Amino acid sequence: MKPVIGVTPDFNAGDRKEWGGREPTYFLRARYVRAIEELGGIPLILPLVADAAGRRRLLERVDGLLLTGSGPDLPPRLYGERQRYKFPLVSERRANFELDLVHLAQTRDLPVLGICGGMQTINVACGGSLFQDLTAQMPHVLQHRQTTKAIHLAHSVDITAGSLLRKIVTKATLRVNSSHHQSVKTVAPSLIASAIAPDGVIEAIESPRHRFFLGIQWHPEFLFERHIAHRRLFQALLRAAGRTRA
Ligand SMILES: N[C@@H](CCC(=O)NCCCC(=O)O)C(=O)O
Repeated sequence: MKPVIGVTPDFNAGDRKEWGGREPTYFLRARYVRAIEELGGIPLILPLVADAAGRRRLLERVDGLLLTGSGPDLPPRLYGERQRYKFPLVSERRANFELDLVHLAQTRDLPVLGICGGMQTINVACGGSLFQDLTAQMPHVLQHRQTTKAIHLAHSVDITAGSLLRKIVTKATLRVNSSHHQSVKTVAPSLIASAIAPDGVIEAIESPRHRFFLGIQWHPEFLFERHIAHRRLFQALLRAAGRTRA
């Protein structure tokens, strides 16, 4: 039976110019959904319910979780810092929902894949922190907001030997795309860094204590159709999700 993957959408609470403007609006790039569907899963876009019991019931109906990206950033207060640079914040509703879902998924050992902002959410939910602005805070950092289309590769990452990520992509280095201005600063105590860019930016994190709990800073939903290593990321999530009810 095909595994059901909960997919978190982005949300405009009615305070953004784009994505519905003053009309509260959910939105989600279709590539996330297409990757799950084309590789053998059933994507289920999750409403960002505020009720704790409702979140638990939603999670009971999925076999795995995909935390998607977001243009806006997590409020730095969530990792103990004041905001030091000007950037839009992700909606409170989405941040609260996803942080809670990470904890609920961990207690059930539900497979979780976090992409870009989703990876950052995983790290913060587990007690880690972020660089608020890479170009301001990391000297000699690479261009992590590529100017070419996201279907093109931007830089390489070195993958940690023995990590889940290495087992999935079966390579020691990987070329990835890149569309972010923040990244992991302190890795959460329960997680490990499993991919690093040549400039030292952490590009993947994972939990050695869970069967599939992985965050990646790049966007494989733009790459899976043409690059087997990135296709394997979704296939591995679906395989792990297929074992959730086994
Ligand atoms: N805001 C964070 C995370 C970046 C991110 O998730 N980018 C994706 C943008 C939305 C999309 O195209 O899916 C950062 O900038 O570091």
